[in-house]
Amino acid sequence: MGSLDNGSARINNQKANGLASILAIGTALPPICIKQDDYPDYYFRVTKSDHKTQLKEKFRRICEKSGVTKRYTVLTEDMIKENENIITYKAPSLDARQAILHKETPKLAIEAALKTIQEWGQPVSKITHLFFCSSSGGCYLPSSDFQIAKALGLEPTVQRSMVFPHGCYVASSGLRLAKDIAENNKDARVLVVCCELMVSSFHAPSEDAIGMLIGHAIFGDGAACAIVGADPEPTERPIFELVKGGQVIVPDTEDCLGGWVMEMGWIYDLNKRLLQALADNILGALDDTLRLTGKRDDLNGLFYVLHPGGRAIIDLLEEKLELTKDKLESSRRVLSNYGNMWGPALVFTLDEMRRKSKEDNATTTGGGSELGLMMAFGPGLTTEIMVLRSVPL
Ligand SMILES: CC(=O)CC(=O)SCCNC(=O)CCNC(=O)[C@H](O)C(C)(C)COP(=O)(O)OP(=O)(O)OC[C@H]1O[C@@H](n2cnc3c(N)ncnc32)[C@H](O)[C@@H]1OP(=O)(O)O
Repeated sequence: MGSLDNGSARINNQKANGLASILAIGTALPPICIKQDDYPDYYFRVTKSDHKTQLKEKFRRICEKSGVTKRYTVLTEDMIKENENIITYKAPSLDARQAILHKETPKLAIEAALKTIQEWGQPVSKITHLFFCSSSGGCYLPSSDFQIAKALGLEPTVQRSMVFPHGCYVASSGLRLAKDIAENNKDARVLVVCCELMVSSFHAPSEDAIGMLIGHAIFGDGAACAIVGADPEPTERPIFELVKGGQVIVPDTEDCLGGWVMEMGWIYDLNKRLLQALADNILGALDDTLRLTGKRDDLNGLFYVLHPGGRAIIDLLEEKLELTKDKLESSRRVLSNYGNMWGPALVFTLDEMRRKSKEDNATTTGGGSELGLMMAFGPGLTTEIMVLRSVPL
């Protein structure tokens, strides 16, 4: 049996002097890539649903308007053949799905975490906390966080927590909690790991579940991580400072978006009312945060990291906030290249924002703006909003 050092000795209970920042980002994708143009044929073929011609045409129409051009998946046709209940609508298939998730979730998450640690460039022993943020990949004990900590060689005293299962805003919750930990514990370094695999909710198309048909048109697999800490060492390179984060629940909107784990796997409903609820409430939800930025009358003076929930959601935010076309480009690119990966999609968008800023020779990681808003939406309806400060490039 290995010996334990005293973890509390490594964590200084003094508060940090400054605000927390994201110090590194890393992403990972599964090997199978499917182009959106091919997806209706692929999806109806592998689910043995080609006879549902009208539904397939509807699915094709949705795919064409989705803003997605490709997405990645761990689910192979062999996995489906070995577990036919996965594609038999309403058949019990939770065991088969869980077996795949148990193996594939840590694998992809570890790949993203290793890239993040490599970019950070510090010894893994400096990681004091690990947050695993997921809706699909944590339903076993010990959970994915344990497997990730073990594979990365984190200290046995690393403080592990699960942020589970918040749907699409889970990464934002994880980053907000990491900020609180980092600012309240000098020298804390929090590894935030997000991973979602849609094998949890991959079903044959059904006329009774059009909300899930929408999900199949836009959702994809991915993993993304960030390291969060305050008072950076000279060898650490902050990417975005996390200025202030919070959550707002939009009252009486819980029927717009929901999910349940059943014997048939995860099912969910994406109701059309979601868009109207966001349209009616987004400005109110943002009001306090915008006041804090001092940019209430100059919304194009901010940069935006918006969870790419769907093409219509990005369009809606652009219209409601009266943003110029370039402002939500990072979200559109992530949606286009990978689909909506739930939690990881937000971290991919942070990564895309800094990548594009460098490519454009912008003066900051926020495309030239100093302050920005990170926004994610999910069941509740819950809105997670964080003010970010970019760093000079
Ligand atoms: C998981 C989480 O926690 C958080 C999340 O991010 S959840 C995901 C949130 N995203 C969404 O809900 C998707 C948002 N919607 C969109 O992006 C777009 O509406 C879309 C790409 C789905 C379709 O594009 P559009 O411009 O609205 O096209 P539109 O022609 O109106 O709709 C296409 C078809 O889909 C149907 N449709 C669209 N949204 C629907 C919905 N939510 N429920 C049922 N049907 C829907 C329309 O009725 C239409 O059907 P017909 O072609 O048979 O008439």
